Amino acid sequence: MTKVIALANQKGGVGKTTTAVNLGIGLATEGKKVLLVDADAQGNLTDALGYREPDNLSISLATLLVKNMLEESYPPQKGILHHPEGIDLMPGNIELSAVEVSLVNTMSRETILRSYIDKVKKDYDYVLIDCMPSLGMLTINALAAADSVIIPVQAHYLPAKGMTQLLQTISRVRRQINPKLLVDGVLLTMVDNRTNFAKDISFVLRRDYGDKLRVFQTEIPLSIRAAETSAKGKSIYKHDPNGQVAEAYAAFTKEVKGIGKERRQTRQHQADHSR
Ligand SMILES: Nc1ncnc2c1ncn2[C@@H]1O[C@H](COP(=O)(O)OP(=O)(O)OP(=O)(O)O)[C@@H](O)[C@H]1O
Repeated sequence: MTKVIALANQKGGVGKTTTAVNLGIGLATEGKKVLLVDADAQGNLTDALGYREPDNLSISLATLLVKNMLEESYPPQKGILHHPEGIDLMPGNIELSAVEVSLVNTMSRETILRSYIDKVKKDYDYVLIDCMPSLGMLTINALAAADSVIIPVQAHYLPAKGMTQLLQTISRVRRQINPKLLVDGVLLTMVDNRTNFAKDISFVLRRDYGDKLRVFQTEIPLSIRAAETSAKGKSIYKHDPNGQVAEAYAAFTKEVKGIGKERRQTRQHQADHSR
């Protein structure tokens, strides 16, 4: 069964795109079929995978969302790009801004992205959606389309206020649109292990949210090698295979893969006990 995961945080620059690339390619390396969906009008994911000038692409997510709004049919593979590192990409670009505005007057405005993903997901084990740094209509669409959310948090500041807002939005989407939406967990990114500050943030996050949410064991270290990957258009596994960030994203990939198994075991356990 396909798992659809949204990478969401309304704060910009926290590592959503970098995580989408390296989790996606990490899962593909483990033999999974993966589609990355760039649902950010900045097109950073598309650019980070080496497709320069996303705004010049003739077909992008915006094209297909408009087709869904107009109920026009199209082949499911339309516009999907095949990256040399083994993942597929539905690119995104500036046209998503216009789509976000027109969604406001569209019927089923929260579920247009879901209708696109429902058309394509049967070919994949995982669909990862890289969200906008906002809680606008496209992020709501991503949460409505997803089975679960991963929240990357930059370990440079205390994320308390932003986290509360995001968790409230997730709860609202769960109540009103997508009752099965789960939070897989919070991923600490850009952790500078040389400072006590990063350790404090990790501690506070685990203390304040650890009983409600999984805070992934893996923390992604701060590294210039990671910052370089988007300019290179490749994953950290290719750019710096023996570095700490490649090791961390590989470990994080295993944690994410383990969640499905854990949930299946819990359900089995509950079923056994209710007999
Ligand atoms: N582990 C890391 N160490 C150092 N720099 C990093 C690391 N991860 C990401 N970066 C850099 O930090 C910047 C922000 O990362 P990224 O684009 O992944 O965040 P984002 O949350 O997707 O941003 P936006 O909200 O703008 O889409 C980028 O320049 C990226 O290359």
